[in-house]
Amino acid sequence: MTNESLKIPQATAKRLPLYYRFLKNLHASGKQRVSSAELSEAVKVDSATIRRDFSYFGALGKKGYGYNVNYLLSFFRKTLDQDELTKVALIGVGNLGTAFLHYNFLKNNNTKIEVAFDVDEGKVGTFIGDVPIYHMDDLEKVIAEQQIQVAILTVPALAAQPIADRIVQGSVKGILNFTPARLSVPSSIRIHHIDLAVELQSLIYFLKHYPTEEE
Ligand SMILES: NC(=O)c1ccc[n+]([C@@H]2O[C@H](COP(=O)([O-])OP(=O)(O)OC[C@H]3O[C@@H](n4cnc5c(N)ncnc54)[C@H](O)[C@@H]3O)[C@@H](O)[C@H]2O)c1
Repeated sequence: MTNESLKIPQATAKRLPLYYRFLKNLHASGKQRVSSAELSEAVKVDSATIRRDFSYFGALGKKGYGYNVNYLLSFFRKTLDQDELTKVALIGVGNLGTAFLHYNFLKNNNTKIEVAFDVDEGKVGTFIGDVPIYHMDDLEKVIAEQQIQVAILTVPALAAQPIADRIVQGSVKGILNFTPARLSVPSSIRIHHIDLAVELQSLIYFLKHYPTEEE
């Protein structure tokens, strides 16, 4: 989904959505330029990293002037393919899945959950917001019809691998896996794993070993 001609390191690419969201808010409030120190404070990334990241974007901050917000925004929009809608499917409409469906991703960028799937007959055939919930029997058919590119997995861990095996046969190129299951997928598929326990442990580790400046 990123422009392949631009060679941006993965760690930098991961910070792009963070920068993008902040700069959009800045732009909306009428600001034309921003310093790496201001950005650093807002997105909690040190300013040396920000300067290095931005040099990959061809944005060179001027001393006493900072970065041009419009230039950065148009760069991010192109790089993140914001002008093109990425179609997302959510699989598993339980506690977590339902929360995601209620959250409107379009507020932040052009990503939309178009369809959802579950095995629970009580949920199949209903809608959450404007998102229809289909039965898993229709998974391949609906994914192909809608040309879904990304799937979010919020099913019980044991159900995850068989579902991954099914979706990688079609148009899906990326999986956001919220289940604790480690999934194997073909190398052509990108998989990001979000484990809240690991994130929490990492936060606690940083709190212990890298106390914030105020302390
Ligand atoms: N709830 C949380 O805070 C949380 C946090 C981190 C990770 N997780 C992980 O996310 C996943 C979902 O958690 P939850 O709390 O929403 O669970 P849940 O039990 O509330 O929801 C699971 C949903 O998946 C559906 N389902 C079951 N088997 C399926 C299948 N084969 N195909 C399609 N749908 C199927 C169920 O009908 C249900 O609607 C779990 O793997 C859990 O470990 C949850």
